[in-house]
Formats: sequence, C-alpha cells, structure tokens
Amino acid sequence: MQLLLPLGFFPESLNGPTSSRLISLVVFCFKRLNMGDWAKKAEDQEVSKLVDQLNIESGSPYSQNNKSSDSNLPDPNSGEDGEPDVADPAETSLLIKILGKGLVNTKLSLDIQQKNPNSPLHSIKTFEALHLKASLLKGIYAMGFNTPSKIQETALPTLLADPPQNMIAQSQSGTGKTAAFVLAMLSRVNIGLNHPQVLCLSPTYELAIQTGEVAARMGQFCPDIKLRFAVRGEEVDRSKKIEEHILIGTPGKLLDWGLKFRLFDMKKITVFVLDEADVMIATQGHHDQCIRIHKMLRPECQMLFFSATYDKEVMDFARLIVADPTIIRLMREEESLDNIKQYYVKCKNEDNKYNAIQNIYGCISIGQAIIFCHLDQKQLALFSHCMTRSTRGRMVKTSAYGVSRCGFGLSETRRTAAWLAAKMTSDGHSVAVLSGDLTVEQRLAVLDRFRSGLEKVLITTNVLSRGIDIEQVTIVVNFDLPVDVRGNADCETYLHRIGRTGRFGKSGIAINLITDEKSMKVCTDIEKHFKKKIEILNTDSADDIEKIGT
Ligand SMILES: Nc1ncnc2c1ncn2[C@@H]1O[C@H](COP(=O)(O)OP(=O)(O)OP(=O)(O)O)[C@@H](O)[C@H]1O
Repeated sequence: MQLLLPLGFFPESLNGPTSSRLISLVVFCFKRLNMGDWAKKAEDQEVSKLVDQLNIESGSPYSQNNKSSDSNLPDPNSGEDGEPDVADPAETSLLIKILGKGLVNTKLSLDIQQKNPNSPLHSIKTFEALHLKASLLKGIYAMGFNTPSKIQETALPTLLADPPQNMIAQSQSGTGKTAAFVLAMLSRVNIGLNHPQVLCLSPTYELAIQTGEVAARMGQFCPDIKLRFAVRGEEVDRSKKIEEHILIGTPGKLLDWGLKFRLFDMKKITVFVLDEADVMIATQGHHDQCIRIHKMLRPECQMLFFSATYDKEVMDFARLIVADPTIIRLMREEESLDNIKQYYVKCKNEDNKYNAIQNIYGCISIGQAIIFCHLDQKQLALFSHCMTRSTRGRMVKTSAYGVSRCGFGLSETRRTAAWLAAKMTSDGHSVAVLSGDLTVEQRLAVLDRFRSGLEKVLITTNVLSRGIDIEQVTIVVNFDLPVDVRGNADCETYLHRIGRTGRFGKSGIAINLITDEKSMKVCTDIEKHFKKKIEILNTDSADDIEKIGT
C-alpha cells in the first residue's frame, strides 16, 4: 500500500517552502491511509425518492438560471437588474429541501447526522453512484469519507456531467464544498496532456495550500495527476512552460504566471474554480485579478463558484459572468448551522472582555480556540516588526514572545492581538497570533503549529476567517465583532468566522464579546440577518458557562 503513495502527484520542479510541505504531506497522507473504511454505504429511501421527484418535477436535477454568457463583462458596479435576493423559490425549492436544513442536534454523532434527512450532511447516494474513476474512489475512502454530504451529493452529478456544466454553489461552512470541487477538478484532468487544465483560485495563501493538500490526499492513488501551487514564495523557471495539470493558488500569482510570463495558456484551461467566490468577487484587488483571468478563458471552460455566503450583488454579478449556471442556494435562515451555538457576553470594557474569556476557560474544557480581533494597521506593523526581530525567522511561542521582548505599548493599544496574546500567555495558555502582516512562511508555520495542537489558542484577524479547516476547534470568540468600513455588521464575515468551529457536523460554540451599544447593535443586526438567536451568556456565573459546555 505504501507504494501507492502519490509521489508522482508532486511536481518535480518544486523548491522552496512548498516542496518541503509536500514531502511532509506524503508522510501525512501515508499516516492517514485508512483502507478499512471501504465498505460502509448508506442509502436513504425517503430522500432518494425526493431526489427522484426532483428529477421528475423540475426536468433537471437542479435549478437553471439562463443568464447571458456574454464574455464582455458588465461593469461590476452597475448591477441594476433587480434580481431577487435569493434564487427564484420556484426554481430552487426542491434543492433547498435537500440542502437547506440546518443540523438538528449538535450531540449526534456524525454517522447519525448523515442518516438524518434533515441534516445538510445527510447523504442520499453513495460515492459509487457517481461512477468515479476507481483510483479517485479509493482516495475518497482513504480520506475516511464514507458517504457524500448534501452539497457533494447534490453538486457532484452536475460537476462531473458531460458536457461540463457551470455551477454557482452555496452550502454552509464545513459541509464539504472543498472536497466536492476538488473531486471535480481531479476527475476532469486529462493526463495525456502536459499542461495546466484546471485553475483553482483561493483568496489566501493558507487556503490555497489547504486546498492543495485536500487534492493531494484525494488524488493519492492517481500518481499521474500533477498539481502545483501558485502562491507567494513559489519560484518558477520562466524559460520553461508549466506542465502540471492543476494549478491552485492566489489570483495575483496565477495572473503573473499565465499572463505576464505566459508560462501556461489560459485558453487550454477546462475547469476554473473560484473558491470563496463572493469575497473573490467583492474584494477590489481580487475582483480585478479574477476578472482578468476569467476574461482570458474560453467560453467552454467549466466555471465553478463556491462559497458559504453570497450577498445579492455578488450573486447577481456571478450570474452575469457564469453562463447557464446550475445554482445551489440556501435560504437566509438556513445559512447558519444549528450545531454552532451562538452567544454574546456583555462586558464593561476591554479588560472585562478578557475576564470573560478567563471565566469560560475556567469552567469548560476547550479543545482549541480561535479568537478574532480587529487589528489596526499601525499596531500590526509594529507588532510584526517586533516579531520578526525577536524570533529571527523561527516561530517559537511566536506572538506573545515577540510582544514581551519588544515592549509593545500595552497601555494605550490594549485592543490588540498582541495585548491579548501576552495576557493569555502569562495566564499559562499556549497562544499563537496570525495576521496578514506576517510573511507567508511565518503564517504557515503558525498555522501548522496550531493545526498540530502545539498551540491551543490562535488569535487572528479576518485573514483566517474563511475556509480554514481545523477539526479540533471547539470555540470561536469574536473579541471584536466583524464590521464593514462603515462600522456596520459584516454578516458574511461573521458566518465564515464562526464556521471555523462545528466542522462537518461537530458541535461548536461561538462567543461574541460586546462592550457598548454599538457592538450590541452589530450583534443584533447579525442575529436579525440570519434569523438565528444569539443567546446571552453571563460569564460571571459558572453554572451558566457550564451549561454551554454540555
Ligand atoms: N463526505 C465526507 N465525509 C466525511 N468528512 C467529510 C466529507 N466531506 C468533507 N469532509 C470533511 O469535512 C470537513 C469540512 O469540509 P470542507 O473543508 O470541504 O468544507 P467547506 O464546506 O469547504 O467549508 P468552508 O465553507 O469553511 O470552506 C473537512 O475536514 C473534510 O475533510
């Protein structure tokens, strides 16, 4: 079995940090090989009937929104077509029946949840039913996936269909979107052709690496499929065309390689995946780069957009640039998962916020925690400078260590990750800080240490709000609630942040720390937006805290 490891999967020419990551990934894949899980197959008659019904009633398994395929892209700011906020209910009601139900009980085991037709993790069919290549099926089972989740079961037949169909898909955080599009990417590769055929764009370095790791694991029995990361720090020989089949990376790097250096031909791309599509469309820098790439692709290229959230403008825009997409959407109240219990804590001031965290830690056992802060640029720059100097490239006890060494201005800049990290460290917690201001190597090192459990608390910013998949995270704390530039609730970011816990049906806790009317209003607006209760938690009461931990 060891001989089947995906050595051929890894590009020969990789050097730098990513290649060593790939080596450890081989080891990782090897460790995780679990061929004992082959057998389990769950069929649920009732929901199978629903799907059959769906086929009959809609004439197509999925909603079709036949928008223009015009490759002359419209002005993203002009969006005046007045489309409804959610997809036409008549078109999507059946889909929503399958996808939209929240998880019902956080305490149920994964298996039970997957058998529950009301759970978005419920599987209607088996992976075999998708008629995948045997080597891919083997990879899926080796990852421990027995049955597809709802998004996988619903999306994969369309993703794998011939002729290829475009898709704009939404499913809640941690329900298996990445695995779905990665499977589609791997299935589409023609190993007879030695050039890039699949592009997968991620908003951050970490997410690109994580997606590549999923692809490597899933493709571990497909040694001929080659993948390459197109991320910051990844060197490329400009005199040689890229030969790997799949490129996963950030838009800027892919644009450099494809357009500036012409190291591969965009016209030969057959699958284009936009992960976290809404942020890729809505964020200025990403938007421009993604659209430039998109414009260079052939109209026949399969476009796959995935995210847990799409606001109206983003969805309208996506529907304009993706020709005839199959759209899988959730209703607003179904976007947040019931397995993530949400609370808010009223605090008098920043110090009091810290006390709330202390009290929670004192009363319940927490696997790993992610704490989201707002960091202003000045603080970040100073903090990062201190860290670089104090650690000399090594990431040991990163943040707090660096902070104390450089004498970070604790008094007036209390509301910072550094301040929080220092305080938590002095209380005996093992803490790491990850912000967009670190070098990519530092960021990856911090994340790796946290992922492997060396640090139990990760203090971070929105840079890690999306996609990062760490099973052991049981609690997410919004030390500062996410707001947009005008100070209004940033509901999408909130949902992605809390989605770092409660992965694939596990139970999770999200805690929002509130200090004033402004932050209370943000919290209430988020509650109203998702139509999901955020309960008050009194962290001065051990009894109350214990209740949330049960
Ligand atoms: N069919 C499956 N069976 C068991 N586990 C699965 C299955 N599909 C995905 N998973 C696991 O569930 C976790 C979440 O999956 P994934 O990261 O694909 O979710 P996502 O929807 O992309 O999340 P996000 O919205 O945060 O990006 C991962 O650890 C993944 O390995």
